Amino acid sequence: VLEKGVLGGRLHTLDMEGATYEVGGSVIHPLNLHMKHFVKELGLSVASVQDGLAGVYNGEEFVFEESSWSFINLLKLLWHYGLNSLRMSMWVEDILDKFMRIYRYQMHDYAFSSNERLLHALGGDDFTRLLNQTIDEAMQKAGFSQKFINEVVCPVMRVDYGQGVTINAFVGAVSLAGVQAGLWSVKGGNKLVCSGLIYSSKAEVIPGTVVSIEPKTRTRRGGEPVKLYEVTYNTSSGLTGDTYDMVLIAAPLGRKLANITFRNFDPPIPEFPNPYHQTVTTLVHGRLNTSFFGYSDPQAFHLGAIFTTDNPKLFIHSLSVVSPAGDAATGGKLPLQSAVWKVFSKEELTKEQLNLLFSSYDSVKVKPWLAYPQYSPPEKFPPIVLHEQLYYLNGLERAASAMEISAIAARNAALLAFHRWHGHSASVDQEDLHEKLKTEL
Ligand SMILES: Cc1cc2nc3c(=O)[nH]c(=O)nc-3n(C[C@H](O)[C@H](O)[C@H](O)COP(=O)(O)OP(=O)(O)OC[C@H]3O[C@@H](n4cnc5c(N)ncnc54)[C@H](O)[C@@H]3O)c2cc1C
Ligand SMILES: CC(C)=CCC/C(C)=C/CC/C(C)=C/CSC[C@H](N)C(=O)O
Repeated sequence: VLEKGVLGGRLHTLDMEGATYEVGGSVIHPLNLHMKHFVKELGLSVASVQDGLAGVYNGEEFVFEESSWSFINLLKLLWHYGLNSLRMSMWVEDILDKFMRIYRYQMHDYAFSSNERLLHALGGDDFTRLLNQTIDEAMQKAGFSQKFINEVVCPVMRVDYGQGVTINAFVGAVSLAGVQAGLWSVKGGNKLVCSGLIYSSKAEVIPGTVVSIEPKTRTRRGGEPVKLYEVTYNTSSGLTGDTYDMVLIAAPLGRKLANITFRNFDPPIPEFPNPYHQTVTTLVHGRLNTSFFGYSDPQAFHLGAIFTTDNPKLFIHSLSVVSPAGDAATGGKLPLQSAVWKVFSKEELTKEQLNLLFSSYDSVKVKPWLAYPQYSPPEKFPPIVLHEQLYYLNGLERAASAMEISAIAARNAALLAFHRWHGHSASVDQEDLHEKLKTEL
């Protein structure tokens, strides 16, 4: 495993006031079965994520504020949005049900040679349609009101993916799943899953930045030719390289991303347009300036999570009280006392902007990310098989970026590489797997 930075990549923590906080991938869905399996196998502990009371701010006022009474919330939702909220849960559930088919396919060792085939095997033409239209279009067609889409759906897209309702409807549904009940995280930091898996697999970790990959043919002692890949990488002691039978690229490709050059491939490996969206995570230990949000009396302010609608005047996507990685959440209980807030924004916050948001603060930590794809349906997927034994995992992120998606893509690539190496064509790209496995079990 060649790693240019810190093991974990976009799973990363920063310390503040003696505690550790997630600043990259933070929440995991209760039905993310690979992630669940990893923490169990590695003996890691988990904690449930409980956010504080949430409100939706439109730049002038809160258009929705959660109450601590669930019955009142239900009435509020019905009053503001009729049955939209209930229908949305069913809409997301239907997509999740189809998504869950992947676990059965992978349990039976089936693999797919393209991202399109994998997604089609899960949700058929319904998933293809979701990937070809915006969440706005899909939900309008499904009969959701524009007010609900603007005031509930859009704020969730903004907190999760820093983008509005123009993102594809599949990642939109994943994003809505990302605010469902039962979310959890790994005690000590989600990145422990990555280091744990690497060490338990006994892989050798080489600190180095891969700069190029080139196919080579060498001759064995017996005289027969063998095809290999020469991987050149930069280390602290300079440029070096190794040859491998098989290479899996597990980082987003692109000049501003992994920036790997493919040398002397015939035909050449094309460049895929793969823009990634910048999101800046800022941790602030301080007191919120509630009057910025229209509350002149701080005592009257009870929210621990502020979501925002799509208003160009707003310079933040969201703001929420966070608990140390994996601790039982205090989110929302102490929003006005000195708390650690996590702010998501497109650009790094200026001093003036921090002074608008906080009446006082004593520490600030900033982590800018090229976080996830800039979604723009219809989504075009890069190939998984770049060359005979050269595989690329992160193309599946164009459907949706999440820890579980990377785990699914990784397992698929491992199965695919194994089957192609051994010529097991019956285990690759099987049609109607859902129906076949129904009768098999
Ligand atoms: C702010 C933020 C919040 C998020 N929140 C959530 C969330 O709550 N829940 C969720 O499920 N997902 C979330 N995600 C998404 C999730 O973090 C990612 O989808 C997932 O971690 C991607 O994992 P990966 O291993 O595919 O890629 P990465 O984590 O990007 O790993 C790629 C690795 O490759 C290394 N690398 C890159 N180029 C080279 C090179 N040339 N040579 C050597 N090494 C290289 C990198 O250093 C990195 O370690 C969030 C992401 C961000 C940024
Ligand atoms: C893949 C499936 C079926 C579900 C994953 C759902 C999920 C956990 C989505 C979250 C994706 C995401 C990019 C969240 C970013 S923000 C997370 C959190 N609210 C925070 O404030 O850090």
